[in-house]
Amino acid sequence: MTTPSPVSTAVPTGEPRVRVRDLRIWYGTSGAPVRAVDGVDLTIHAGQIVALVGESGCGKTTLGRGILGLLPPAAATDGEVVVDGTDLLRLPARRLRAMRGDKLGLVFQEPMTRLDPLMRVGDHFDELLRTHRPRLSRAERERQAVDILRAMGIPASRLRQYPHEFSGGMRQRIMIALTLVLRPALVVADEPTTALDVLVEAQILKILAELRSSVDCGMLLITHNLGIVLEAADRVAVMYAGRIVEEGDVRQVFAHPAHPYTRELLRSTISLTTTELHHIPGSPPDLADPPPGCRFHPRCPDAMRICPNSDPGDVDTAGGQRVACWLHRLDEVAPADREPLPDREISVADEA
Ligand SMILES: Nc1ncnc2c1ncn2[C@@H]1O[C@H](COP(=O)(O)OP(=O)(O)OP(=O)(O)O)[C@@H](O)[C@H]1O
Repeated sequence: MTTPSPVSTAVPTGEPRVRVRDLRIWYGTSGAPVRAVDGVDLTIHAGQIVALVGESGCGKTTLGRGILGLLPPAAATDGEVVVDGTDLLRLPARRLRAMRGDKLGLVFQEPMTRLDPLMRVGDHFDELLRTHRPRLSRAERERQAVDILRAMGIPASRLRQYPHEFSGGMRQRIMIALTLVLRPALVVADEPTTALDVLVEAQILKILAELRSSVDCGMLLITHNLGIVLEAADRVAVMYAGRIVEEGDVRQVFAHPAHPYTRELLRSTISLTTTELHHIPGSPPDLADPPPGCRFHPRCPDAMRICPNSDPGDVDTAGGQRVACWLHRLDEVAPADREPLPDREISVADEA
């Protein structure tokens, strides 16, 4: 991993491009519904990259796709997803489809599923811009394609080549360029670099981080890899069992995690200074039947008697994080409820 590029710490002003409020998404199954996203709030400003992290199965992909209205038919949604003043959840399907082509972009792991092997790279851009920007001249379409490809580190001379003539990393950069050329309000990038090797991954994320101020879109970057979060993102949202348990400036959260889950997740990341592997005992809960109160309490080394009884809700820390943990509301907890939680489903001490 390369050295993190400097991240702008300026506090964004004005209306966010994306405002998610109390978003709930559940999948209908033969049994109880799976509450994959359960009351999520999130804002993304222009030019900001917000990373969404958390263990497998905690609802990251569902949240990303739900924001774009790209869920399977078995899913139901409630809440608000406001992009540039329009609530996507209340749009008729036809208008949502039109917005998806234009204002909302999705980048996922495998670029070849979206690139036509029989079309030159330049033709992909030409077709896209002809559809969505019909007033542009041919020369202007080509100029916009060249500009964005150059920004992604691909020279104009390669516009006439076919997808198979590019490496995996370059194809992913082309896909990202195809999304950004329309200057969308929001891009959801779901594990965009997971299939690539570490150096290519770092290179792509560095480009994204550099691009964020010139491309005015907000980006939600879904990833398992906490190293790339520090490399590329401005803010990080930590998801556990369908909820965001902590959100804040990426450097602040990494330096001073406010939620025990964030702290344990960061400890379980391999780094150059790691001397032993740490894992979080137990596993994320079944989202058809999550634990009561704070959902992390059965695995939490700091759990108190209050944690299974009551959901802490969100609180703002002095460091500027938003966190859902009773440890940050201790003055509201009766002394008896601050006692360590006995009788855990998972013996944290035994497993550690
Ligand atoms: N189509 C579906 N029908 C029923 N349940 C689903 C469906 N898709 C996902 N789920 C469930 O929703 C929960 C969240 O899954 P999701 O894929 O959003 O998590 P994730 O954090 O993105 O995981 P990963 O990192 O492994 O991709 C899981 O319990 C999963 O089993």
